Amino acid sequence: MNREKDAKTRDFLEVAKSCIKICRAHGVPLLINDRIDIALACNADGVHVGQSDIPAHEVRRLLGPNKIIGVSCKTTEQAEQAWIDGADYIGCGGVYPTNTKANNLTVGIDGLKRVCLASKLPVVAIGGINHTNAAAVMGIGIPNLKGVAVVSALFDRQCVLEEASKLHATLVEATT
Ligand SMILES: Cc1ncc(COP(=O)(O)OP(=O)(O)O)c(N)n1
Ligand SMILES: Cc1nc(C(=O)O)sc1CCOP(=O)(O)O
Repeated sequence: MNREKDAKTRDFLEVAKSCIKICRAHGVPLLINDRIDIALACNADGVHVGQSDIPAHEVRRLLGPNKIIGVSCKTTEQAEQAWIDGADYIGCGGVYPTNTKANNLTVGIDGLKRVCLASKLPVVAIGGINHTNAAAVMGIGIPNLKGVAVVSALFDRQCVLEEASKLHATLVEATT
């Protein structure tokens, strides 16, 4: 996921093009947060939109059937709408409080469970997740909870690679 909240459009596009090259070389899909124009310009694999961004059904119309669309959902109603709109997955949070996103409503583990149970779509949990609590999140044991998304757990640390390995090991243990 390429998420740039303060970048100028042209700078965002350059970063996205660089990310695309790296992702393609490693067989990893790249989604762009919020910005359909950037996704189209760099031929990204998809877009993730929140509840105040362009609606997911418009994203589907603009991107066509083959791109990946994720939608942030905090409620069962939003999850139902994401399905109707043609989303491919749901991002649900904040599971825990976070400093990464200002004024973000925390839905907790119970909110995550409600959203998972309300949808057939795969769900990714987000918000305050790191290697100390990722096992508890995945441990809710609802089959369509497919993973976690993190920012500070990797990028507010000294070594991204080390933290990614730790988190990966935790997730493998929690899900096998
Ligand atoms: C997997 C996943 N879930 C939620 C988000 C957040 O997207 P959004 O609601 O658009 O919030 P901002 O990123 O714009 O603050 C995400 N990017 N990925
Ligand atoms: C980008 C974002 N969206 C959220 C939501 O609840 O939809 S929480 C969040 C921030 C995630 O960062 P961290 O892993 O550092 O908490």
